[in-house]
Amino acid sequence: MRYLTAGESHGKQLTTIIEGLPSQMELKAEDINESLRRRQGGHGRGKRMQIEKDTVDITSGVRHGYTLGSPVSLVIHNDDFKHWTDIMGADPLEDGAKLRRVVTKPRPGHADLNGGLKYGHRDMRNVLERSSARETGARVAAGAVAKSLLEQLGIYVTGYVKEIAGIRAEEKNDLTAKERAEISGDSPVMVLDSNVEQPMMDAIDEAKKVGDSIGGICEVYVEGLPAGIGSYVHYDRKLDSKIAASVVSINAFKGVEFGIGFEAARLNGSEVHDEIAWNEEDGYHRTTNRLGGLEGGMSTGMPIIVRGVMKPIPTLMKRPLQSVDIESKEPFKATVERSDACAVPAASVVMEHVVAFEIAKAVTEQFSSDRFPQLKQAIDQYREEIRCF
Ligand SMILES: Cc1cc2nc3c(=O)[nH]c(=O)nc-3n(C[C@H](O)[C@H](O)[C@H](O)COP(=O)(O)O)c2cc1C
Ligand SMILES: C=C(O[C@@H]1CC(C(=O)O)=C[C@@H](OP(=O)(O)O)[C@H]1O)C(=O)O
Repeated sequence: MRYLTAGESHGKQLTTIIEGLPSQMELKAEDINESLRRRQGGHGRGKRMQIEKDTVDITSGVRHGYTLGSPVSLVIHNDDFKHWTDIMGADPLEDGAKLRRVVTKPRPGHADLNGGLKYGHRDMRNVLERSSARETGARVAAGAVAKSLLEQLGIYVTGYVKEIAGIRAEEKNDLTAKERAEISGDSPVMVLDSNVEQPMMDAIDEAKKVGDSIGGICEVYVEGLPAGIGSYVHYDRKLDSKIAASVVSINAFKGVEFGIGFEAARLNGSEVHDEIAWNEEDGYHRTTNRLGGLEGGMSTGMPIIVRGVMKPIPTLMKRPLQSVDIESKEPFKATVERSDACAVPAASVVMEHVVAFEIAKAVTEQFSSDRFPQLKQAIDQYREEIRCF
């Protein structure tokens, strides 16, 4: 399974093509729309999210609610396009017409300058339109399809906010993915202690007031994945490396850790590893899950726990960062149009979906997956095999 996305932030639409989905799998636009709605939300989002009402149009690969095994294409229209039609137009400009809103002041923290240098764009709108995190809408659509596939196989993926600007959600490790999903609900902040959500929102409001931005940490929890998914035999088949790549591919994500993560550097081996136990009902299992459900590039059967860190948004409304105009070479403050003050809650939804896609990809690679009923049978059989191993 793989997917491609296309589309500019203020262009006509975002497009996702997913290839390699099994046939005969139930797929409903409502499931994708629910994910898209969640991604648009969260405290701290800017004015753009009031314009967009993301919903998906399934334009191929599905008939009467079931996949065909052919590529599935998904379209999300940009409602903001109507305000940008002449700026984003595909046709050549009329003689003498001037392009408006040309970007010659690259914004630090964005792809603007590096992308301009690489592709030779002196109007860096050509870079920012594609490098914008608007594209994560298309990725969430792909991830929602993956989540639907996984849920039909008894595998659940949930994302939530762990920390914003140093304010941490309370740890609670005995919750199931379903309980986590219920708690995170509409607001993806995992509020186990209501004393946490308000300070997080206050911190976001304060950042907004002073025109600054704040970042945070998102966590994704995967439950129901049997042991042995992924592989140790080659670097590019290791499940942890694929998950890590998907997380740091999210705009503004700067790091990733599994289980106790970087804390492992400060502990002894006896405090880090997960000992193996066995009983008749569950087969092999671990008495702890410090390594976040991954060993040797494969799942251990324990929940996968992965965290990603998001830097504060680089566009600062009242404190624009220093830059240089590429035409005059004069110092200038970075171009500011509008911006989110904090997108960590939205990013937790993105992270949930990109991780879900990697898990679905690994599962469909490992088992016969041309037809969904065959895949389900194969994974159920494997679950039984490893229980009795
Ligand atoms: C959901 C989401 C929303 C974002 N919104 C904004 C925004 O409004 N303004 C902004 O400057 N950056 C925003 N970003 C961050 C930029 O997209 C990101 O910093 C940029 O693409 C550069 O990528 P890099 O930080 O990974 O190098 C957002 C990121 C995500 C994931
Ligand atoms: C459009 C989305 O996020 C955008 C991501 C983004 C950026 O620079 O990454 C900048 C902002 O775009 P605009 O300049 O149009 O307001 C955000 O709104 C979205 O998440 O759907």
